[in-house]
Amino acid sequence: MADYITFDNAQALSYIEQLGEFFEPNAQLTCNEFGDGNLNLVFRIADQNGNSIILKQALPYARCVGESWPLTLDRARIEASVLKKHGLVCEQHTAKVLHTNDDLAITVLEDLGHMAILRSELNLAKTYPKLGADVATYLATSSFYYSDFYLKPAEKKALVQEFTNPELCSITEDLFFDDPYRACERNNYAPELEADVLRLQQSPQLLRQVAQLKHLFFSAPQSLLHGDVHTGSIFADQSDTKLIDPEFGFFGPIGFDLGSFIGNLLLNYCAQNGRIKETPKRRQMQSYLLTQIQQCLNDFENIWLALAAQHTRDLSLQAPGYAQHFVEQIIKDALGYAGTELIRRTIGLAHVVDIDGIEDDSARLQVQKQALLLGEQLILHAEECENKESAYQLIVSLIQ
Ligand SMILES: Nc1ncnc2c1ncn2[C@@H]1O[C@H](COP(=O)(O)OP(=O)(O)O)[C@@H](O)[C@H]1O
Ligand SMILES: CSC[C@H]1O[C@H](OP(=O)(O)O)[C@H](O)[C@@H]1O
Repeated sequence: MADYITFDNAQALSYIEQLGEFFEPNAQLTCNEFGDGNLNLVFRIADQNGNSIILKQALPYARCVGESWPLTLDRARIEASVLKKHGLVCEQHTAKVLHTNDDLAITVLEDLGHMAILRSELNLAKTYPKLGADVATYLATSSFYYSDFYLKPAEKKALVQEFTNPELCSITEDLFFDDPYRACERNNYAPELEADVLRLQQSPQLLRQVAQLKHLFFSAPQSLLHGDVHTGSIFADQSDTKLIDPEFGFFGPIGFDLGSFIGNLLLNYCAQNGRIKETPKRRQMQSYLLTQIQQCLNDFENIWLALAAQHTRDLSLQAPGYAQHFVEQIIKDALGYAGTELIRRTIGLAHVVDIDGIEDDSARLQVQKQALLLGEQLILHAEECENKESAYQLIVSLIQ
């Protein structure tokens, strides 16, 4: 892309001024880069009256590693396009795109700074009552309307092409399904976890189930996924929930997004064992997390089935009982993917502060062991769950 340059604060500010779209002509603007994600730059441009917007720019490499890990700028186009597509069917829970420039790999977004990033909040034991229901609405609605149940076959095939995202998918394929299950330089864990890691790496049953999950990820363009539904990609307040950052979006297995979300709530559940010392307070937080998982599973299925009953356009897919069967398989897949998220966030390249932020070494190690065991058991037993109730019961039985 010939015109690409990486912005600094002054260049981001000047770009927004030249657009002349977002602020009063004589506004006194300030700009500050404050991104804390693994991949991109995030600038806030604000005026003297407290109005502000977000300018996100992709770097030609992964921010967390540096220039030694080159990465396509096309991820900015994918991210903005997924937000727009998901916004069309679920405006309430999707961050709004205000402007894009593919050559500069720029997306201008509404500033959600009045809300809070969910991961940080959960780590402070703050709770959001609508979380499970809202994420279920987002996942069920976006995945239904971009599935074969709703899209015309030619429309769907064109979208699959538009959202082909090989470089970012390759990161997921490596980090979720390969690295943790073999000796790999990118893995990152304490020597005290070696025996736990070897147990995973030497379990033929586990490796077979992980192979199945990876194969599905490769080969099941069921719907347009967000692709990275972790708790750092969710803004929340007491009345609403918004999803950001779908640069890993592509047409893939619907259970991957649902499983990533559940996996992140379970990572936080495990982390609370090392974070909150007082038992009643810890139990309260953990019970909140389980309630949100249950709500999310219930609402996801109910919303999906209601949409399918009313809006399925493909004649064959209207066959009695087929939508139910499809959603039950999504939930099984989700449990498996939740397990892979627990494992890769514990011993792979990209950890979560929920666990890494536990100061006491021995408490952190115990939490990591629990997360690995929980992930392993979820992957091994996911296929046994006949429905959402047994899926939830499996989680409860493994965690308590
Ligand atoms: N629309 C937004 N409004 C307010 N802050 C945002 C917005 N988008 C991103 N951010 C901030 O920037 C951080 C990194 O954004 P993210 O999209 O996760 O970047 P990356 O793609 O590098 O992971 C978020 O944790 C959040 O603090
Ligand atoms: C080298 S990418 C690692 C990891 O980072 C992404 O998350 P985010 O950009 O939101 O911080 C994604 O989960 C990748 O797996």
